[in-house]
Amino acid sequence: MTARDVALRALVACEKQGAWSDGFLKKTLRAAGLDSRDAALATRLCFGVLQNRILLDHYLEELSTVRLEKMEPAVRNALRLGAYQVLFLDRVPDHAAVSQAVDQARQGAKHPRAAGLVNGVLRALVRQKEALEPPKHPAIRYSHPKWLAEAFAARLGGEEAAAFMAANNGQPPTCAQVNTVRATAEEVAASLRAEGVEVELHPWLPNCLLLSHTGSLEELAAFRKGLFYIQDAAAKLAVLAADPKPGMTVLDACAAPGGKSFAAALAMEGRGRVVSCDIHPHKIDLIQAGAARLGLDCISAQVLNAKECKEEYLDGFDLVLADVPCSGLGIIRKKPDIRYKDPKPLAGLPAVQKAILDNVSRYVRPGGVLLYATCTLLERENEDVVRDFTDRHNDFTLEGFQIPGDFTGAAEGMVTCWPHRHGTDGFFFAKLRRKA
Ligand SMILES: C[S@@+](CC[C@H](N)C(=O)[O-])C[C@H]1O[C@@H](n2cnc3c(N)ncnc32)[C@H](O)[C@@H]1O
Repeated sequence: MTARDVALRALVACEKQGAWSDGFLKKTLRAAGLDSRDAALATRLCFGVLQNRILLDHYLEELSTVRLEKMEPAVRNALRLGAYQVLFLDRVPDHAAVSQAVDQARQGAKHPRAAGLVNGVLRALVRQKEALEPPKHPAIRYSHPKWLAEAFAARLGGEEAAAFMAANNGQPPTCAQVNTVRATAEEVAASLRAEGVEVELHPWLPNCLLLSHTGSLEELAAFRKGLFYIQDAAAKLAVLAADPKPGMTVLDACAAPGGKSFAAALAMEGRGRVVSCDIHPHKIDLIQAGAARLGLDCISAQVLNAKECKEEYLDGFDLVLADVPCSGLGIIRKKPDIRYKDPKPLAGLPAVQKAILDNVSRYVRPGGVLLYATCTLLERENEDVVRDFTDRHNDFTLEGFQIPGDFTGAAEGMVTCWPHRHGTDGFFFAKLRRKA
C-alpha cells in the first residue's frame, strides 16, 4: 500500500465509521509497513484533508457536475486528496496528484464513470487554481462547521475567532515533559540530540522540551529509559495549578492514559500516593505501563466509575483531579476530525461533568483541593460547570494560583489556554479549595 492509499483508507474510515483519524491512521500505517518518510506523507495527507475539508469541498462543488454527497466515499475522498495536494503541497507535481487520485477512484469505485469525473474535476482545479478566490466566510476558509465558528465568534469576536481557527489548522509542537525524578532537562536534551532529535527548551514552562524530527518516539533511548513523557504544556499547567506536594495523597478520577497522574507524581518528587482511576478496564494498562516506564511507583491504577461513590474514599485525599470527559474542542490541532463531531450528543456532556464533579468532590478532605479540567473551550463545559458546582457547594471556593506563562484568570482560580494566544492546546482548569 502507498502513502496515498493509507491516507484514503483512513479518510474513508473516518467518514464511514466515525473512527478517530489518529488511532485508525496509526493502525493502518503499522499494518502497511511504510517507511518513516511515507508514513509522514500519509499522515500529512490525512490531516491536511481533514483540516481543509470544508474548503476543499467548497472548491470541488463548484467544479463538479455531481454533488460530493452523492459520490461513493472512496471517490469523494480521492478527490479531496487530489485537491489538497494541488492546492497545498508544493512538493507534489499537479499531474502526479491528479493521476494518483484518478487511479484511486478507478480502483475504489463501483461507478464506471467515477475515474473520469475525478480526472475532469481535478484538471479543472489545476487550470483555475491561481484564480481561486479564498472564501470570505472564516468557517469555510478554515474549515470549521458553522455552529462551531459561530460559537467562537460569539465568544472571541470575529477577528480573534478567525485567528483561533487558523491556529487549529497549524502544527502542534511535540512537548516532552522531563522525568525530573530521573534526570535534568539538560541531560534529557543531550540524550535526544545525540539521537538526531531537534530539541528546544520550552520558552516559559520549566522541564519541558519542544521536539522535532523525532522519528518514532518509542524507539528513542531517552524514552525507553523513562526520562520523559509526552504532554502538552497546558495539561501540565493544570496540575501545577493544583500544586501537588511530596507526601500528599492524590486521586486522579479520570486518569487514562495517565498524563496528569505522572505530572502530579513528579511534582511530588515520587513521594506520597497517587490513585489513578478510569472507568475503562482496558485503559488501566496504559496508566500502569506509563508509570512503570517512568519509575513512578507511587502511582497505583484501578477501575472506578467517577460518578459512583466509593465510601472508603470519602474525605480521603489532599487533592482530587477531575480531568473529565469532554467535547475535546481544544485539541483540534491534534485531532482535526474532532470539529466534525455531531454537536447533538455533546449537549449532554455538562450533565456528566457535573455528576462526576459532585461525586468526586466528596473525596476531598476538608481543606483539600479539587481541580476541574477539560480539553475543550465551550463555556457550558467549563466556567458554567464550575459556577453551577460552587453555587450548590458552599464548602468549596475558587482559589487563585501561580503558574508559569502569562494567563489571565489565574489569580481568580480559572484559566483558559488558547492555541492562538498561548501556543498550547485549548484547555481549561479551575482550582477549588474545600473549607477546612
Ligand atoms: C480527558 S481524558 C483523561 C486524560 C488524562 N487525565 C490524562 O491527562 O492523560 C478522560 C478520561 O475519563 C475517562 N472516563 C470517562 N467517563 C468516566 C467515568 N465515569 N469515570 C471514570 N473515568 C471516566 C475516559 O476513559 C478517559 O480516559
